[in-house]
Amino acid sequence: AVYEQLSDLTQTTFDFVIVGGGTSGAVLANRLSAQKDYQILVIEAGPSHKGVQDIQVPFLWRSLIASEYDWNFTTTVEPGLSGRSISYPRGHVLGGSSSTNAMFYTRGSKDDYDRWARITGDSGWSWDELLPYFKKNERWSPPAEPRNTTGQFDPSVHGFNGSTFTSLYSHVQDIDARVISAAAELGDGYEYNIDMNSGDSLGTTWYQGTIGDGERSSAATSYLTDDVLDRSNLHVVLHTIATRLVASNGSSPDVPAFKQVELTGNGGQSIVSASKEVILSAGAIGSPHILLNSGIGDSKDLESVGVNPIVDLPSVGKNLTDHPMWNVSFLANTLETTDNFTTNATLFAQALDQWTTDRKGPFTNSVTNNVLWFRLPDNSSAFEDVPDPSAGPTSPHYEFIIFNGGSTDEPRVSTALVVVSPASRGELKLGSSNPLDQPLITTGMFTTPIDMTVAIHAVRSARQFFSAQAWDGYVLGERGPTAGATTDEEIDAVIRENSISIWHPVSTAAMSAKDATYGVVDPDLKVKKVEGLRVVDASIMPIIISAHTQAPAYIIGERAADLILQEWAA
Ligand SMILES: Cc1cc2nc3c(=O)[nH]c(=O)nc-3n(C[C@H](O)[C@H](O)[C@H](O)COP(=O)(O)OP(=O)(O)OC[C@H]3O[C@@H](n4cnc5c(N)ncnc54)[C@H](O)[C@@H]3O)c2cc1C
Repeated sequence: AVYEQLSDLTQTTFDFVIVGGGTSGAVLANRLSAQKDYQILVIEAGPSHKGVQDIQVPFLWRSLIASEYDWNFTTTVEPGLSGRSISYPRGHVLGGSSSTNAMFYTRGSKDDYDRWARITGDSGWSWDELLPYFKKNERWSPPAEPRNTTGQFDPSVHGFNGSTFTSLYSHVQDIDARVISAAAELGDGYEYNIDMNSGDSLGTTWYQGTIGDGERSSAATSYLTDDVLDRSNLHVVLHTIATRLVASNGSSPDVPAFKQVELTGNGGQSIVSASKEVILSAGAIGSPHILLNSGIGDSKDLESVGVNPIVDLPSVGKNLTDHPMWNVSFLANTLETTDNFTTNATLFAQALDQWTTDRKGPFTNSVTNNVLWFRLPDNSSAFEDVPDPSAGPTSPHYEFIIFNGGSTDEPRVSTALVVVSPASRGELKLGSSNPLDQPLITTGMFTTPIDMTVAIHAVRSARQFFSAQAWDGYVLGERGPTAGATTDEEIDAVIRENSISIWHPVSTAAMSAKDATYGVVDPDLKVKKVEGLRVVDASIMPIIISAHTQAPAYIIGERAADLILQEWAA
């Protein structure tokens, strides 16, 4: 059942209490409640996703940023971003960020996960062992606008019977053919890659999104369907914030248990208990925030804001890693840009009408039809003095997201550039002892020189890409902030002044090997030094993947469900 408010909840003890009905949390809620004997509570701060048009229509995802479906976080002053603070959206709705994101479906590379397996000493986190979970999560489907997709994806790497719909971009754009021609013309590094989700993502690829029949597919629409929500042993309470976990005696005096959760909702407070486990799936901001509020973290930091330290676990909130993004943009000889939907209300109404009537047209697309993934050349001098931060030869250093827009003043074609294997790290700390205050979030983006070296290289490579003959007569000259920046110093300054996050914070409750002296959770996702508590969401990634982060959030949920069910079945 779904409860709109905390006071509707009549039960206070459950087998499992899941904090956060987001991407990983919804997967867990589904899998654990499939066991009819288990009573499951899901606590979600946001409202339901149901009937919200901006969530359903793929093209409208941008309007969810800074809406009631967003936590609306802001970072602290960022040292690597010219001292700017940036907005930091996170989904605040059932389905979490999978209900508000740009729907890119990218798994990352084989090397990304094999590195996880090495760091944790658990081969269960390797690419080969996770591939079945990717397939279990996925329900590959044809694009909403029918066309021959042969040669645009590799069916052998996809799942066709899972929960979350994925598909290729739907609506063809006039720039698509030029992107493919430009890549073919340039060759080296731009090679066509039939499927970026095969474990090797490098090269020129077609967008795949968590979209089915022209509609967003989220963790809520795919794992919390009506029949799942109707299960009598599943309880989902909305509009309710988990503020703290309450410590009790564990099985030995020096290991406390954290099986009670303090909740705030509709003016009141209450405490719920898990007889088996509490599972934090509140995301890379929410989960470490709750741990810190509960006295689990760096004891000195906690004392400094007046929180009583209970478990000294200094890695909580540390290692925050994210992908910086900025644009390189060109004046374009076209009348067809996606900015027209912003400037022309009639066109917007027509496109929305087409989507509403038959789930076709430009609003079935997210933002791009082509995504390109690159490594710096093997002989690059960039790595003479510093280690290569990427996981290995199948992991890209940077990404292009090509889109036919970029300005509401003039027609443009642009690429968003993203550093996808960053070395920079940020952190999340408490600013006060009030659990309802925002945490202090610092992404740390561009605080290591190697990330800027990659970024400057990426800008030059974007200029090379758009100077290919395939763009003759279409691309009319660079515009926007990077135009005119030629020296490394000039490009560096423009990047720092204009980069934002592509909203992929991870690693704030990082997994490490069982005997490691750092890290927050062990390879079974159990919080170290305590009992009865796991973290299951994007915060457990030991190192960020070189891709967008929702696909791993889904399979972290899938694998965790198996680990938990196996443990309690024993
Ligand atoms: C604007 C945006 C665009 C993005 N675009 C893409 C993309 O195109 N492709 C991609 O792969 N990734 C994208 N991402 C990232 C991706 O969506 C996330 O990495 C992933 O969904 C995270 O899953 P999660 O389970 O860790 O957290 P979430 O899905 O964010 O779930 C956390 C849930 O916990 C709830 N919660 C938090 N704190 C509390 C609390 N104290 N009490 C109760 N509930 C709480 C939240 O409301 C939320 O529902 C994007 C993210 C954003 C914000």
